[in-house]
Amino acid sequence: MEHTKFERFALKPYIIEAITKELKFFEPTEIQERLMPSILKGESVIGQSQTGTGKTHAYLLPLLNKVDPTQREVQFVITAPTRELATQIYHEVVKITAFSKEDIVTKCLIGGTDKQRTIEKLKSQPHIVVGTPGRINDLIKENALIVNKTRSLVVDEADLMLDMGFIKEVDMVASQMPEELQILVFSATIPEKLKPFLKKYLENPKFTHVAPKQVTAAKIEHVLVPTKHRNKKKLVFDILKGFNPFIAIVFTNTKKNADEVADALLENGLKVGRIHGDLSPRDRKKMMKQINDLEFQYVVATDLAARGIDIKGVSHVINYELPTTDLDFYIHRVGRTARAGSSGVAVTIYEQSDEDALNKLEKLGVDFVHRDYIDGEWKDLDDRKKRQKRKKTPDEVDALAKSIVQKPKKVKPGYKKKMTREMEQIKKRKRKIDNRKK
Ligand SMILES: Nc1ncnc2c1ncn2[C@@H]1O[C@H](COP(=O)(O)OP(=O)(O)OP(=O)(O)O)[C@@H](O)[C@H]1O
Repeated sequence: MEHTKFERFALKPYIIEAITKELKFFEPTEIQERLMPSILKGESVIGQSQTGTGKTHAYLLPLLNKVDPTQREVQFVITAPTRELATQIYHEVVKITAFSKEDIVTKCLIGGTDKQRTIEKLKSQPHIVVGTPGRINDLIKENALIVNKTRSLVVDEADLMLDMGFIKEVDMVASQMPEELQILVFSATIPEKLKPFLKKYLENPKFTHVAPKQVTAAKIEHVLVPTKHRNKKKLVFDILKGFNPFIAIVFTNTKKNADEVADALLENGLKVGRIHGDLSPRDRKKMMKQINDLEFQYVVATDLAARGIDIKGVSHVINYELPTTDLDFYIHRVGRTARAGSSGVAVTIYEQSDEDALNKLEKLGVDFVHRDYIDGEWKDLDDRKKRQKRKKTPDEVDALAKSIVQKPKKVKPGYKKKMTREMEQIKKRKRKIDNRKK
């Protein structure tokens, strides 16, 4: 590609070269369009847009454009809530700075790595730091990392930073930086509880807030499959075989379920990757590399991998269960597919007890289709609410009444009349309830 629409931002030649030759971005996404000019001007911004819409490069490209390679001091600090996401962002930075003729040094500072060795390597300060807040804060406290000249601080996946209690660490990192710090806050979801933090750092009138048109990425098909008391691991296996996906991620709520689902799929002959917090740092790093190298068609993960992780080619996401702690995780999980304008399918296996959560997601704008996967075929179902509301036919009421009226163990004279009377009462009560619902 000989040119790109990014040229209009008057970025440094090496960045334009990286965009055309390495990133191959032809035109900016909406959030990049809207935020890059503000960031280039040094304004603090809040960037909110659906998953997979290019938030990372919305801040990376303008910040890299402002690096002064002649000043060997920490000019920009980018923080992310997970090691995997910080490492992913670090690689994106290095992909671009590799095109710079002048040496631009970037360091990835995350937990689970040898801190002493890191301190050794920080004898000369990098231009850019990408990392997790805890480790960055530790290194500042030990005077290994000097941030008193830092010009911009990025808080990526800001709401998760809050949930994981990292905002305090981010606060401490920011407090060591110059007063006129540029703060860049990003996430696909910006919940109310984040507002105090934003107010504290972004009270200046010049911040830009690009709210999403809809809450999840545009081209995701949200499919709901009722469990119907089936074995969920078998159901997931059947659905995965049916899809034959490019890459499918199966999300579970706990590490235990992740291991159980991954083991069940392995036993059925699928080559499965898994990523969750019980893996050692080394194994997590190795697993992410294998996943990015497309070594697995199937990955089982907990919400650790839901945030920001950008794996090329995720065609399907399966929610083995709906996230219980925070429904925003549904948005981030399904956002691992349908990235950068591509399409994707998100299947959620749900229980009766998930009705409220599903209603909340629909209120947020998620548009579900109801299907079942039976004997290797997808079957359209009525909307679950219609199915619930559908009046029971007379013989269904009969069956329901019979199931409730227990036949007496010892048959006593006149039991039949008594049973009939009780069933009539149940039918009358059922009819009254149905009429009230109309
Ligand atoms: N202008 C662009 N043109 C084409 N592809 C792009 C552009 N900007 C980013 N991308 C690609 O889109 C994908 C998603 O980008 P990115 O991970 O930054 O999304 P995001 O908004 O941060 O998502 P999430 O909310 O999940 O963190 C990446 O593979 C990235 O390389």
